[in-house]
Amino acid sequence: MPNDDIILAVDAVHATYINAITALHGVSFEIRRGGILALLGANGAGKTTTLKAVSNLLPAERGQVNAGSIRYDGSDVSRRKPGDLVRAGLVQVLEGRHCFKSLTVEENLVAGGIGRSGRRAEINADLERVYSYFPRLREKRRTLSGLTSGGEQQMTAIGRALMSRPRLLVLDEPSMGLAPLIVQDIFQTLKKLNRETGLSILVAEQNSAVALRYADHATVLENGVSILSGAAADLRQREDIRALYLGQQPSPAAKPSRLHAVA
Ligand SMILES: Nc1ncnc2c1ncn2[C@@H]1O[C@H](COP(=O)(O)OP(=O)(O)OP(=O)(O)O)[C@@H](O)[C@H]1O
Repeated sequence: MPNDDIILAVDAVHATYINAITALHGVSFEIRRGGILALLGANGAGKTTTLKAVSNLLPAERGQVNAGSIRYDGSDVSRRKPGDLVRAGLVQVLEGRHCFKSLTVEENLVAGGIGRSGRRAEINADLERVYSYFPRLREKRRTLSGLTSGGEQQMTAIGRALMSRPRLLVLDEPSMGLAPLIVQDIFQTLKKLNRETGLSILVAEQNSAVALRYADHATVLENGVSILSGAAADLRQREDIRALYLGQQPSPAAKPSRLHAVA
């Protein structure tokens, strides 16, 4: 029985590449409408594969979901083309920012709007909305993206995704390679969008400290398996999590084995 309150339900997903390499073997989590879920885990834990599975992008990389199910807004994503999912509001900001470097910031943003086949007046209204959330992009609107900073390119990539009017925004490591103040700025803006517009967010991050500060819930992946899910505030308090994922030393009383007990 689908639960209307859940925008994304990932249930016991297994995924492989080229029918040989197992990347996921048991990933489950749910995102409530209007929620922010952080997907945490080390390099190679399966975060990117999970996000690609959610947008049905694995076949383009000779990958596939072999078992389990992913439902966006109640419908099975494996039956929908990635473009259909974007039109339905499931929009992804891929790892690595992916701006068109020889286009201006504004041209990059407009390219996102065209994907939605919007009219010019609508596109202008959407541009204004993006600039109101990222004032820095307004200042740089006539600058070639290739000449902007890493942080501005990440904002442009997020802004372009916003031009498609997402209901669930999926981000892969938005903090990667950026200075802490810029990362904070980007996460604060995402949180503001979430609060003011009800945008649901799924964000994969190796930077667990910052992700747990802004997310409502988090799921931890280890070697392709979701080993733990919970409220971000609770996970932030747990010494074993802090030791394993936030780079802090546990007190002698904190036993990492508790991690699996709650999974
Ligand atoms: N295109 C691919 N072809 C084959 N194997 C892949 C491919 N992409 C990822 N993998 C493998 O799948 C597993 C999960 O990788 P994935 O990129 O999903 O992890 P991740 O948590 O996102 O790590 P990272 O932070 O490095 O992106 C790894 O073992 C990886 O080598």
